[in-house]
Amino acid sequence: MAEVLVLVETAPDGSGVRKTTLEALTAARVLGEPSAVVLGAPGTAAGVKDALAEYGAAKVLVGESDDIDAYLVAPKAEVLAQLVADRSPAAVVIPSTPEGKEIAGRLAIKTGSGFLTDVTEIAADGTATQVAFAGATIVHAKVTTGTPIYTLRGNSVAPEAAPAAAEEETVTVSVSDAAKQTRVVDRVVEQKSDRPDLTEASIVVSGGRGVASAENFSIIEGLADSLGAAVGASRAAVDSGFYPHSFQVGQTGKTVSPQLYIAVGISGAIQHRAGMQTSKSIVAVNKDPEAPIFELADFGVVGDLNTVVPAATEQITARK
Ligand SMILES: Cc1cc2nc3c(=O)[nH]c(=O)nc-3n(C[C@H](O)[C@H](O)[C@H](O)COP(=O)(O)OP(=O)(O)OC[C@H]3O[C@@H](n4cnc5c(N)ncnc54)[C@H](O)[C@@H]3O)c2cc1C
Repeated sequence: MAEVLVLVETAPDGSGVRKTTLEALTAARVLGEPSAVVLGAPGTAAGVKDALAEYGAAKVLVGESDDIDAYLVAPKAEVLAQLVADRSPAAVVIPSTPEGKEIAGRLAIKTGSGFLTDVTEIAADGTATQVAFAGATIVHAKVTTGTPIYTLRGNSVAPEAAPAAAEEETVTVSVSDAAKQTRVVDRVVEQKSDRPDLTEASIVVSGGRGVASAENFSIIEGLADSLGAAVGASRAAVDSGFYPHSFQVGQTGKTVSPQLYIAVGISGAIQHRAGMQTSKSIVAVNKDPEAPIFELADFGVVGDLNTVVPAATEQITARK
């Protein structure tokens, strides 16, 4: 069976493989047998093998070196290019994170290959689906040159377990001077809150401009905590300084696809929808019955969020 290289993304706090990798392994399986590629500082692969085995990695190719960790993406692209040259895989699948996209672009140049970014689905014949113009256009495209390289958009493929051997192979890492152009001088891992990661949570409660202030976001956090949910925000809320940018959902923020998305005081602009419209169930709370978010919502509450949300939080907490 053809080999498909899948670049593994691990959590910066050392908590293991990120969900984006499990999604990439799942998507890659239609093209062949996935080989998970773990690149990082010595010790990166420790503790990730079980998850990779559970989600279908026939092999785990481990390339560990201080040189990979000390520089930004160029060494990873270089090692991957070497693997492509040595192993002639059927394809390379990389999570569509900012780092993943940069690695994929560099890899495409190094290997003279075509590259499709932000794909949401890969078919067995290699055709990829891409969502363009904030969801208004669906594009199907295929790589015609070299080894197809795909970056897979987060939350577009549900990770499915498919136990495999995860046979470990060591990859020789030799990083050229050309790949040592941008050295990391410091890394600060942000303190994780007790709430689930926004892109991985099964419930997300997001607040918009209607929340009206940073202090009032405690209403959104209260509802989120009663449900064990992550907190998100619209761009208007972020631009107004109500909540940090890292929580923005939408075209220029994060893409989420939870089981339940609760949009509070959010009008439902197309750029916001682009980041949440694939949520399984959508609930909207808005005082304006004409708000466009209601066209998308499965359940809508027309009312003042300052009354509706605390009442809902109280009810949920009382039933626990
Ligand atoms: C290139 C580009 C990229 C963008 N990217 C993003 C993106 O990634 N994410 C994003 O979200 N937006 C993005 N935007 C901005 C987007 O167009 C909207 O401006 C933004 O989503 C609006 O945010 P909002 O719904 O919170 O605010 P508004 O549109 O102002 O809506 C606020 C809503 O709150 C309701 N409301 C007010 N008070 C209450 C109350 N007390 N109780 C209940 N409801 C109340 C109002 O009825 C209204 O519907 C982008 C725009 C551009 C041009």
